[in-house]
Amino acid sequence: MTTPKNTTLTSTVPVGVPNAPGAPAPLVLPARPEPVALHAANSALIVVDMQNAYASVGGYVDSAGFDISGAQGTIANIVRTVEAARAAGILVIFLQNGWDAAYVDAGGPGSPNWYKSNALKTMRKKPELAGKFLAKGGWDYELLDVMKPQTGDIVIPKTRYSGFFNSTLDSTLRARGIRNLVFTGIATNVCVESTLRDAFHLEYFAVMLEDATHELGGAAIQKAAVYNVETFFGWVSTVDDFCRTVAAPSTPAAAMTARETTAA
Ligand SMILES: C/C(=C/NC(N)=O)C(=O)O
Repeated sequence: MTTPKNTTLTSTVPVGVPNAPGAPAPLVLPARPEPVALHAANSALIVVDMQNAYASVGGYVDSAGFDISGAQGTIANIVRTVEAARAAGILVIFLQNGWDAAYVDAGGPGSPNWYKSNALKTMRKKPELAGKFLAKGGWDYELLDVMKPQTGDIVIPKTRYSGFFNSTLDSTLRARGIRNLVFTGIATNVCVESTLRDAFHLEYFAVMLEDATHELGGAAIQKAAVYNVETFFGWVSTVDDFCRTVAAPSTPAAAMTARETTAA
């Protein structure tokens, strides 16, 4: 088997939704493989599953044996990103993963989720943990204290890895004319990547902030997820670039570049 070369081509020419005639200049977010042109009004920040289950010691993934020691830096970076988005008027959406307390939503033995969910498997293996992980009403399910939604933010519950599956995410975005999604959260290679892939198929422009995501499985897994996003499904940027871009007033030059690019 041959190992594919990294064929990602980088460009300085922005891509994105064509700017409407007379619309103000878009913001231009530095990203790989190309910068992305966006407006605050047609963009949303998606914060994936920043719950005790995924980011706190004693939560589900920690208890199941995954290494979350690197999550603290990711949490701080997401908090900074959320504050920058709110200040810029960008909609913040928190996804929250889990099931009802009786685990009906999780699916029984007829569902692949029954076999693949490490939360369900861990609870079956250790009966003393039964009912503890990802159950609505419990600590594990709750968003982190530093991630509490504020007025104007939206929280969308979900029951599988992709935030688009059996949820109100797509209709919530479409009703607001949102076309650009900026992704943060845990885990890069599971719920972030699953949701981002679905975003691509639903015609959203998806940017992942690589330093505002954390993997389950190690550094090579993070690298692979970043490669997949950059090469196949969207764009990759950083927290610094996002915060700088959304804080900056847009310029006519940026608008012109974006218009020329998207018309080409
Ligand atoms: C493994 C896992 C990942 N969730 C996520 N938020 O990426 C799970 O939910 O079991």
